[in-house]
Amino acid sequence: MSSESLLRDYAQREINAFLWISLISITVLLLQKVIKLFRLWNQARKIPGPPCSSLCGHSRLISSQNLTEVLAQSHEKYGSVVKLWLGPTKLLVSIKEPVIIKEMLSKAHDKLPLTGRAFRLAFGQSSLFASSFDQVQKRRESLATELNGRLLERGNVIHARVVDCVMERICKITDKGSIECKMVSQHMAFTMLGATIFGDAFLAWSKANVYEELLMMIAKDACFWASYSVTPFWKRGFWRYQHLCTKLKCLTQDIIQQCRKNCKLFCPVDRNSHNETPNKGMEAAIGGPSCSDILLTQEPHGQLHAREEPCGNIMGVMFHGYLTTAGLVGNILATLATHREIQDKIYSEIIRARQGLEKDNTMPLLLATIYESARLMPAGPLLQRCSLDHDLTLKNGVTIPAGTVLVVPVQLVQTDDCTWGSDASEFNPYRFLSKTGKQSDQACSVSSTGGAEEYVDPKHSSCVLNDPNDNAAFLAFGSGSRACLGQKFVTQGVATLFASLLERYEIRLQPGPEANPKPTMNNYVFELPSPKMVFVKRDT
Ligand code: HEM
Repeated sequence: MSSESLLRDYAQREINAFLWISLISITVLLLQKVIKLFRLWNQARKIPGPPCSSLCGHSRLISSQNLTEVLAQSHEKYGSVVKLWLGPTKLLVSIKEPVIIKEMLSKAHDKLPLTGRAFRLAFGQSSLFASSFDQVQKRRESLATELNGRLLERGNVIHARVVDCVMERICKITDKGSIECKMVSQHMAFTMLGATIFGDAFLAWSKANVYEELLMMIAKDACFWASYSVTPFWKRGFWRYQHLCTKLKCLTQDIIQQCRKNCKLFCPVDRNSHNETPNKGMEAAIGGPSCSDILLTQEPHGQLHAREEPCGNIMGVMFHGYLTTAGLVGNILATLATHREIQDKIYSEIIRARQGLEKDNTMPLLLATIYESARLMPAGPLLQRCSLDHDLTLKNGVTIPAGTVLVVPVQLVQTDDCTWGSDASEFNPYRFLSKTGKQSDQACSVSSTGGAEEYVDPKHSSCVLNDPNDNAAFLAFGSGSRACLGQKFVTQGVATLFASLLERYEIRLQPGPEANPKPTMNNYVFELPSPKMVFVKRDT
């Protein structure tokens, strides 16, 4: 046999071996997928839910009706844990029982890939808002320390200059008559967040308006472009969207530079003495160090992760914080304007606090109003998680198979009569208050089910705020390992801003057809349609 035919024979054997190996690997892979699918079907059989007659599952039902409506009907019929099929391989499980929700949210650490993709596409690779918990854990810890530690320790979370800046703008606008509620709420949220992240440099930054507009424009399209499983490079609209994101990134770099310049100007570091601690007096004067550096660097080494976009975290926090805070502030403004009696009581509470008559200067009714607004109109209709790698066995015996999309219909849970009482869908901030003193075990207004029983005027009886998170059905800021990091900071900050606003102005709705607004969804955030408001200057 010639060496040529020997070689040919050898090559043929090699090719055959390669083909056999490929065939076996593909068959094993397919078999694994089929077994996984059968396991999913088998486990899903044990979870109650509406019958499914087509291969598309319940997707048609969901697209023709609002998902929250479909879930409300399914929970009513099938109990607190229900399944829906989004396709032959995609299972969605919704949970409505607060105790099981808490358990699920603390056990399932990952979020849906769509959330991570939306943030990545807009702001680049980042270590916050990614779907995998492992990717965000470290950064969550450092941001939590900054937001809930140093910022809250400073007492007044929002520096007086931020309040003045917001008030100045409101004064200017109100001089012209009525103003759209949305405009005030967006401005309040944006200024508060910007000054917290970038420090006082933000208040004098000339490009702040453009930054705010860009955030709004990106918010409109973020989920649409993230819904493509393959990035749609061929679409012109996508490049326009990317252009907006690049502009936002340039502006973020600009404000970071301004922020650092400001810091050098006011907090000179004494290099000669190798003393790296900034001048404490000056630091306090400019509102302390900003948290942009915490978001820019990876602690403890002060290094960015190799693939991390330097401004990604900052843009992500500005984006999420701005949209959610603006929604909350808008809802509080509209609620106070329609509940004038509550507004009057909060006003007397503020005056008492200013005179030092309120214990610890806390304003429980104001804080309770913030929580009640967040309860009635949460930032989004669903909390979502997924357990990609392993099954999740809950205490009630239900096993949720790996790969399932887990959702919590927040609005249903937060307005459920069984947990919140018969007035669950009404505005009643007293449900978050309890009496102090001798009757400390007696709630101001909350019955054992959480509903209102007895109204107590904070003018005559001092109330304390209950921790809303003690109630497993309060999920406005999520819960568990991926819960919102901004909860404490945002409630304290919004309270400070509202205390200054209500001290100087009375908030009224401009009389007209919008006098009784109903909530709608906007940019995936629940909010009341923006009514026109009038800020009436108080005599004092
Ligand atoms: C009214 C204002 C806000 C509301 C209603 C809100 C609500 C939420 C909700 C519902 C989640 C998801 C929680 C879960 O899935 O369990 C979340 C996540 C988060 N929030 Fe907020 N948020 C607000 C403001 C802020 C602010 C001001 C910051 C930071 C300065 C912030 C930082 C975060 C972060 C970092 C996460 C993501 C956690 C993760 O994915 O690991 N939030 N927020």
